[in-house]
Amino acid sequence: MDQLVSSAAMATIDSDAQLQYKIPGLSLMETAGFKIWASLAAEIHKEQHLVFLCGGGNNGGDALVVARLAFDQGYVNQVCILIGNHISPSCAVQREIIQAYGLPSIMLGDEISPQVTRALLDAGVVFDGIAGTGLKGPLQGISKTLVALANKSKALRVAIDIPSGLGDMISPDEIHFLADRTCTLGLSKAAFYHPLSRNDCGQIEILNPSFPARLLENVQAEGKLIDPKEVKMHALSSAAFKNSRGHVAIIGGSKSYTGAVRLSARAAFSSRAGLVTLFCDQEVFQLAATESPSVMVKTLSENDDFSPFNALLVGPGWGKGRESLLEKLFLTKKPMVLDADGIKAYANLLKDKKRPPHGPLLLTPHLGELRELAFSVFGDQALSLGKQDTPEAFFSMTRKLSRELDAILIMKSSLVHIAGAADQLIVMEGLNPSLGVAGSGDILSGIIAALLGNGIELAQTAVIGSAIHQNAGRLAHEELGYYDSETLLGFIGKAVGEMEQ
Ligand SMILES: NC(=O)C1=CN([C@@H]2O[C@H](COP(=O)(O)OP(=O)(O)OC[C@H]3O[C@@H](n4cnc5c(N)ncnc54)[C@H](O)[C@@H]3O)[C@@H](O)[C@H]2O)[C@H](O)CC1
Repeated sequence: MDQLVSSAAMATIDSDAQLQYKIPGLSLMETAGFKIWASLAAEIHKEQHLVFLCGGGNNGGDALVVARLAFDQGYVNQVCILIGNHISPSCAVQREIIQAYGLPSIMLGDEISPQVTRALLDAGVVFDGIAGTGLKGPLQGISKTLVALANKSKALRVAIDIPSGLGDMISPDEIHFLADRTCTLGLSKAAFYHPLSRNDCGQIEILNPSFPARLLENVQAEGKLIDPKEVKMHALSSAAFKNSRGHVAIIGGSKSYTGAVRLSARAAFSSRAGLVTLFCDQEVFQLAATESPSVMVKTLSENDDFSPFNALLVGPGWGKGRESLLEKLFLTKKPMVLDADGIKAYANLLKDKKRPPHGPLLLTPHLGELRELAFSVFGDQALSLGKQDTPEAFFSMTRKLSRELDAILIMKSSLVHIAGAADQLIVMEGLNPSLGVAGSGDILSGIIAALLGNGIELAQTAVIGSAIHQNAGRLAHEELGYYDSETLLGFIGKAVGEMEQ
């Protein structure tokens, strides 16, 4: 598990390492540069043209150390592009060193020269040391122009510490360096994990330039990154049988959406549910009853009794106009997973200022549903959630929403963000676009419902359920490349089996 921290928290560690622990800034910078180069050198050929974009702060100083180490190892085909009016003391030292070495460098003023344009477009590798934790607001001036040009280059793009232009208080909509690799220093940064940022950081590697372990351990983190492969769950007792493995009621399925509930039901069985009963509209009954022999299928009515069930999954393929029924379902106080049209119905209740009391509640919105939900609670300020908002706003508003609704949120994008399961936001990165397929969300909600039905605690359910989904997607991708959701179902049991301990 990696801690995700703000730039401000990382900058504090940097200064505490120097002030409290007496480690010279230049020594941290040298080690940072050394580790960055050591992690990359084997992948870069000596013939490749290296371009180093070096700001005037310590991030630029790091880049200059990398340039020098590369030069010493025979990577002489390189140029350092120097920008910035305010040069930090350590960066000034590094500039003197590269001058003494005779490394090729170009000092830029306010405008790009043709030489720099050519260097960037011809580059094999571009190192971005324009700005790191010290960036204040969206990129301006020559930094912005350089980044725009670098982004057009076909080179391998390596960001030092942070792709320049990304930051806690900066929307990922603003221009930033598009990195293939990010060598981040000390701890990973929360700003990488806005839904629209992560893809632009490429492969992230965490390198410690000898920051004291105590400082790193005691940091106030914004979030934590959990690797789905490391998530474990208890194996079932060998005496378990269908009546002890939880009975899940799925409430959903309408004339226009007949498939979602069937996917959820099958996913629930593969995630160890013992019994599944589906409550659907009349129009779906025949199809579901014929095609899902393991599922008990009933026509949904106002008078259904949900007391025998261990967990309810409400919403897949449900259609519109379900608000009053949802209120009744909340009154059962049963552990509930709310998905898709169930979330929309809940948002409508909230817009009408209704806050129905509920039992343990877990919601699985995609970003559009999340915005609708947040809008119904916070109004216009939620309209940019997960889009033009900043990482800081995304992290704080989703946590606030989870608290307001007294519910755990599992937010689905190319990442999974979980709010309410821990003090910090939990992030899981599958980095697996094959999971972004129609029906994948219905499968996730079925998995989660099965775990709730098994009596697994709410917060753990969120983490384990998301990990099962990610791991099943990984296994399916390894074997098949791309697939449909029916095929994905076949990998859930295997993922569960691998996670059992
Ligand atoms: N102790 C060390 O030596 C270590 C530092 N590390 C690296 O240092 C940076 C943080 O350095 P800092 O000097 O505080 O700031 P930056 O270099 O990130 O950025 C300042 C740089 O950017 C310019 N700037 C600020 N805002 C803008 C803007 N909106 N548009 C354009 N330019 C802007 C400002 O003028 C400065 O030139 C950290 O990220 C590490 O990479 C290592 O941790 C090793 C130890």
